[in-house]
Amino acid sequence: AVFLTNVCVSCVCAGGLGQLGIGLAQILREQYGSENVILSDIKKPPSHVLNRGPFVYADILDYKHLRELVVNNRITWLVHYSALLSAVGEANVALARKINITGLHNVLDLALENSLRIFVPSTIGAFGPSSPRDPAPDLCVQRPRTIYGVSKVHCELMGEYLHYKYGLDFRCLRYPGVISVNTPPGGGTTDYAVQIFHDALSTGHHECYLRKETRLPMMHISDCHRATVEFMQAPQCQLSLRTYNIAAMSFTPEEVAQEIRKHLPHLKVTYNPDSVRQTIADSWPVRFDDSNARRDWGWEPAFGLQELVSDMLQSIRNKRATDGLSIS
Ligand SMILES: NC(=O)C1=CN([C@@H]2O[C@H](COP(=O)(O)OP(=O)(O)OC[C@H]3O[C@@H](n4cnc5c(N)ncnc54)[C@H](O)[C@@H]3O)[C@@H](O)[C@H]2O)C=CC1
Ligand SMILES: CC(=O)[C@H](N)C(=O)O
Repeated sequence: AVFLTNVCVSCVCAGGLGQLGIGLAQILREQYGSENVILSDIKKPPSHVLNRGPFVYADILDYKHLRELVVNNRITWLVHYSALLSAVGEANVALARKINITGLHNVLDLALENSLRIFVPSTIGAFGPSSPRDPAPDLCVQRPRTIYGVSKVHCELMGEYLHYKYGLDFRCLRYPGVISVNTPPGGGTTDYAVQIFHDALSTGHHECYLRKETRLPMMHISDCHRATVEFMQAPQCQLSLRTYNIAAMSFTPEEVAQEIRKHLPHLKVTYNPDSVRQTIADSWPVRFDDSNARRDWGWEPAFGLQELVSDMLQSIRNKRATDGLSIS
């Protein structure tokens, strides 16, 4: 799909130094030119990020500075990734409310004021124990029991409201737990599904904070990035919703461990459930129904569990070899 033909696209990715932002910026830069995609965050960027394109310090709570950034750089798209995830959010509810809700209001106001297109991700965490869990459809009861989930439902509804009232081009995907190698996850309930690969190739032992039968929707990061870009580029007329579920696979800790053992038979997994994260996981969907995304804008994942495991093990092996670390 062609997006904004003949227009200089300038995009800012806020909260861009987390697990997802760096990779998304890379893909957008390949398509639109590195100078046209600005990464922003409140953390110090590693040198490999600084070498690849513009980075600016921007606190999502500082509206005036954000406005300056948008105006001075003639920004047309805003990707809002700044957030506190589910587990860290429960550990600091006041901060999560500020970043996830006040921060969201800032970017929505900015988008309205400056006619920006805006993408904000939601999550499987936007559902709760009273939602249908297998599968969770796009439209159903949403009563999450975390501040993270509450802030994401608020985001979905605010974006949709502003779209219908003022024509804001708000787009939102509900991501499953995202699995990646290069940047560690930021404190969520699905983080074990990244750590287990690193442990498998380092110590050969993973202690899992979820029970072995806890099934959750998951996705390889490259599918997540591709879905995001394809959805951002989809023509308005194809979208029947502003917020879509996207799915790729669902697995339990035991199932991913079994798949890893096909490559590394010595992997040992012990289970020591953490009550906060287990309670959160038990309230989330076990599977996502993404039929609307498939129908409306052609979403299709490339990675299933087998492909995910092979790719993760290969990528971590390569990374450990480059870093001079031993491989178990
Ligand atoms: N990683 C995952 O599995 C999933 C992520 N998502 C969503 O995707 C988005 C990105 O997630 P991740 O990259 O995984 O999160 P992350 O926790 O790795 O990164 C979030 C970033 O926000 C930044 N941030 C925190 N406070 C800020 C502030 N005041 N101003 C500006 N930036 C600030 C942090 O420094 C961090 O780099 C989030 O909205 C998250 O809810 C949704 C579902 C799954
Ligand atoms: C699924 C998510 O939104 C995130 N990874 C979390 O576990 O909080």
